[in-house]
Amino acid sequence: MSSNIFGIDLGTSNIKIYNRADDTILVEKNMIAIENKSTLFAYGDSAFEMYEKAPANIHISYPLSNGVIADIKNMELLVKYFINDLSRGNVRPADYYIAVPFDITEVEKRAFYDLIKESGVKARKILVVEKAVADGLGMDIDVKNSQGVLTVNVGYDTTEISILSLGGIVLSKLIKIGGLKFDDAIRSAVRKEFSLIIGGKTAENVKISLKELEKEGRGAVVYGRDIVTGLPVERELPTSMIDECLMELFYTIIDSIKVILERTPPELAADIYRHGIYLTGGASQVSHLAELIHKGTGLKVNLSENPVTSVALGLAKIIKEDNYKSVAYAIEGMSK
Ligand SMILES: Nc1ncnc2c1ncn2[C@@H]1O[C@H](COP(=O)(O)OP(=O)(O)OP(=O)(O)O)[C@@H](O)[C@H]1O
Repeated sequence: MSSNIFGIDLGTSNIKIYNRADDTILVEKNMIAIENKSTLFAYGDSAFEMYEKAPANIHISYPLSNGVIADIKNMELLVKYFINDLSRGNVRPADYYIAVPFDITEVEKRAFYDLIKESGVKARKILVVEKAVADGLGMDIDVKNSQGVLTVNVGYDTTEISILSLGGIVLSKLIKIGGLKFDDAIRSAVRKEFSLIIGGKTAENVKISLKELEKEGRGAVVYGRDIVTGLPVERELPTSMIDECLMELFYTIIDSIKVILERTPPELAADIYRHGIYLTGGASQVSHLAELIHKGTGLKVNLSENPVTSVALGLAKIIKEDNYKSVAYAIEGMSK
């Protein structure tokens, strides 16, 4: 069997690519910087480095939005460059396994297939895997033999809540809440309470360091621009204020989990009750979310050991173990 196989999880903020050749996962920002509307200036983590700091002639963007491809040309360019890097400049024919959300249209799903086909990466075979199924495998759940697994993936733009049974999806809902909305809520609260404008990266850092700050009993020190004076200032934000501004978003996620639970066939409820919720995705790590989900649903919450890479780890399992191959499928009419 050829070792030229890639597993791709296109996240809105991070692209994760499993490379069978060296059994590793690349994690880079899914971002592109274009200079003067035409020239590629930077991509991945280096594009993110410039975000919110670049001059006006350099446009930096995420080609994905809400889990679907919003800017096909730039997404193709990114896939091409990342695969070229992983292939050390010598792209050879390869098989591609791509993870897609369940709760999107057929046209949006097909766009993931077309993306790989058109990005000049010499795709030999393109197979699709439901993101939640890969997530389950990546969290070491025996998804093929379990009758009722509830996964919740809190990403950057979206949260995907899914019920799996016997290797397939029974129910899935993609809601437009994730790490970005958490950052935006922090920015609005800081603006309102402190008349201070902070950047998206600053808000993200506050969110990520929240657990640590609470443990140490310290506030978050941030730099921003005072709305009244227009001058740069330093402020210390109390963690209680950050917690408070995130609550509404947390409760919307919890309510959506409850709606999915209410619609779950009763025959699957026993396994879900026994095993609890499997929580993953980068933004699932935000302080207090897991405990509130536990309180709100009464279910045990299992935390992923690799929240950012759980989907890619699942793809790796499918690629490496024949037993799981059946969960990957070709999009009808487009398989080779
Ligand atoms: N320790 C942490 N605490 C809180 N949030 C975190 C932490 N680490 C990463 N994040 C957040 O996780 C998000 C990225 O997660 P992930 O890579 O799972 O998303 P994605 O797959 O790119 O997005 P999507 O699933 O919406 O397409 C970002 O919003 C980031 O700020």
